[in-house]
Amino acid sequence: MTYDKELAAAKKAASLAATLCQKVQKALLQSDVHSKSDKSPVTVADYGSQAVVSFVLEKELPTELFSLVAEEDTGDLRTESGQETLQRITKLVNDSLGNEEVYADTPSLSTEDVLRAIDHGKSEGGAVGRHWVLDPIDGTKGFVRGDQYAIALALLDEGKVVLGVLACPNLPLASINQHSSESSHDKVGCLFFAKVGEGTYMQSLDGSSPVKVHVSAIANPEEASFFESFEAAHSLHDLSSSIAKKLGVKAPPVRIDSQAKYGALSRGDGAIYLRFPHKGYREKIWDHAAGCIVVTEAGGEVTDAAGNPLDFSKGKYLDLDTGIIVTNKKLMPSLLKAVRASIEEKVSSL
Ligand SMILES: Nc1ncnc2c1ncn2[C@@H]1O[C@H](COP(=O)(O)OS(=O)(=O)O)[C@@H](OP(=O)(O)O)[C@H]1O
Ligand SMILES: [Mg+2]
Ligand SMILES: [Mg+2]
Ligand SMILES: [Mg+2]
Repeated sequence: MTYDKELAAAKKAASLAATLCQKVQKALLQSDVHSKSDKSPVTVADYGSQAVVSFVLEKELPTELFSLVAEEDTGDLRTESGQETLQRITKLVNDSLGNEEVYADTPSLSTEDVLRAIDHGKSEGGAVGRHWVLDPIDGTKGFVRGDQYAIALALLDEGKVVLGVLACPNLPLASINQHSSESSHDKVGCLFFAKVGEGTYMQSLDGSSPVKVHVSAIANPEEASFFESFEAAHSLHDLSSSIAKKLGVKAPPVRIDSQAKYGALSRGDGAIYLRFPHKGYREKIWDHAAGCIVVTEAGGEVTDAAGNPLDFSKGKYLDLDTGIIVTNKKLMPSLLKAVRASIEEKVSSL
């Protein structure tokens, strides 16, 4: 099973969605940001990106049963006050698809078509059959700030991630490690993609040829640097810093938004990603599925704080122990030890 046509469709869908998001980020107005019931922000680009990916996947893979587990839903867009937003999303989606030669003859989508495309993302996923997993904009807070964000798309087959695509429109093509110069950050826009057993590749979003990428080979933690969430509300920064100290990491943390962290790690920009949400937060599969295969196919490992691999077969949520840690195979044993020790210290100090 090679998943060739699925990967081609996923790359196309994520690239088109990235173009839509770039356009909106450039012209971002405060009125484009709405608050969902959980108080997290959502923009016309989150909805537009989800509609584009859903539409393209269905169009490109017409013979397959289409199941999509995605972050956004149409609840707010079906209300009276959501009508203007819905019109704007519909125009954005039609503009993006209309710019593509292959869809130029497709009739314009109506607001109803757009609602239907977004609502396709209602699947619950699970261990049986194939399910696409989509975060139409991961790192919406970064997107709104003008910083990093990602369009993250993965395919599950019988509960396992078999392919993943990460479009990171603001990520420099050159390394963002501590030794890189600001000027090497001029060219931005990366597309990472991985298929099970076949490695991870990166190309520019405007279509250069792909290059194979590998995680950092660093074995000495003193030389390692680590990534964590930009938003302190999303991960316990003090716990990461205690782990890094125990491990002997010298460099300060690199805080960037979204699964761009997984992309950067897959090409060795940093060696470790630590994520420890506040108590009670449940991780969603769309926040990790694409990033996870991009890193593992580049030679890295992704586990929970107990060292177990992530299980994407349980539906929308990941059922895991305490947090997510990502690094290369050489550093993982000592990282896990430092994680356990820091968690124990934290518990005994409570
Ligand atoms: N409280 C809390 N704890 C942990 N994680 C949370 C929390 N709230 C939200 N989220 C999810 O974090 C996603 C953003 O990813 P990051 O944390 O890597 O980036 S960032 O630092 O927030 O910018 C973000 O994804 P998007 O909603 O797609 O932006 C959320 O799914
Ligand atoms: Mg969100
Ligand atoms: Mg997300
Ligand atoms: Mg999102």
